[in-house]
Amino acid sequence: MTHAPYGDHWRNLRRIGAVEIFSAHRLAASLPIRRDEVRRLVAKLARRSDGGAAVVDMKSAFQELTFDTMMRMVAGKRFYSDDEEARGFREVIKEVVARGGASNRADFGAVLRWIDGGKLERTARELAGRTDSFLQKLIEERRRNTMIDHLLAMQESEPEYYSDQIIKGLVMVMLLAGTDTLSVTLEWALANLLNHPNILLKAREEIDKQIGQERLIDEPDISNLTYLQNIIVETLRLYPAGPLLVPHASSEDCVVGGYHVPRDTILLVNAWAIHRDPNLWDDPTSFIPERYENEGKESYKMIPFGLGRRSCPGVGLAHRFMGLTLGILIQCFEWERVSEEVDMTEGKGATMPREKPLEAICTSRPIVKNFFS
Ligand code: HEM
Repeated sequence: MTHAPYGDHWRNLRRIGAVEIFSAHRLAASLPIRRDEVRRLVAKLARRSDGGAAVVDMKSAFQELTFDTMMRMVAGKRFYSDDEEARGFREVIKEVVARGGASNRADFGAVLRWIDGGKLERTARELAGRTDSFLQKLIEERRRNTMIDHLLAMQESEPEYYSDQIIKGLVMVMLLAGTDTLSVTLEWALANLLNHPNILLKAREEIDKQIGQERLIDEPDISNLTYLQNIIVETLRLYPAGPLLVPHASSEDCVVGGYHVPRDTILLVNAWAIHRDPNLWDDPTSFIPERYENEGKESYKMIPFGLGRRSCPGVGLAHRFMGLTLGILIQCFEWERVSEEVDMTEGKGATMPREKPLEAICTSRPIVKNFFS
């Protein structure tokens, strides 16, 4: 879906996505999976910090959470930690994401491709081979009631369109576009909460007031609380998981911002710079979730999910999942920094990861017990 040029095929893929994956109905149906995965994370952290505080690595915890959740949503199984093949596929995802931007010099003309000696094409073919065998297996091991099941059911009525190849493409997009984006954003959000304990307390107060400790466990959706979402929005402003969005190309000659852009030109949008532009934002580099409270207009100045018809179809799922995860982690544990300030150095690369693993001191709060009784 991400790579198809605008046209009938892309429109069909977006339509299947809208009905089969991202509709309110499907998102509500898959909520129990997300809740269960967050619950498993809480259980793991509670075990680690049993009877006191423990230092935990939240980078790998969030990576495991998002990969297992997406795997369960698409294929009905989770196997991040105990499956060799799944670990191998994680590596494939990392490489595809790293090479998926517009930074391959071989993309920029025949001469450079010649200098590159075809290495990029060989690597891409090799990656595609590894990816395909993993995805084909997922289809073969069909399970009840997963996204793959629904798509296989459609294959029976319209085999010429719902081919294995189309299904593999959609599964691939869920695992590629929907795992690192979420885990990296969760990591930045928690890193900011560690550096701003007062913001964490305010978020906890909101949950206590609006939901209450009793209802936290069974509340169908805690993700739509205003302050909690403002924390996520502010995280996406300062640390957008797609800092240059996804590379676009002009299908016709056109004019953008007064510049003539010939057909087939790669165009990158620097969301990172827009989100920190001092002409648009007061105190642009500070983490201030309150900035969205007064006017309600601030969020229109940012584009972490892109804009228009090619914008991210996973935006609803992303906000729900991150709200649910952060909300529950804030309620279930006390969080403290390991050192004086959490190092906020940004990495390089497509999803702008944090430079270092995120370590935090995590202590269970009494509510954790209710959570499992
Ligand atoms: C924090 C989370 C996420 C962020 C920041 C994000 C951001 C983006 C951005 C910037 C684009 C390109 C938009 C453009 O160039 O105009 C995009 C496209 C896309 N995203 Fe996301 N995304 C996130 C989560 C997800 C999730 C959870 C899924 C699915 C499970 C998903 C699926 C997609 C797909 C399929 C496209 C391509 C759409 C198309 O080309 O028509 N994303 N996303």
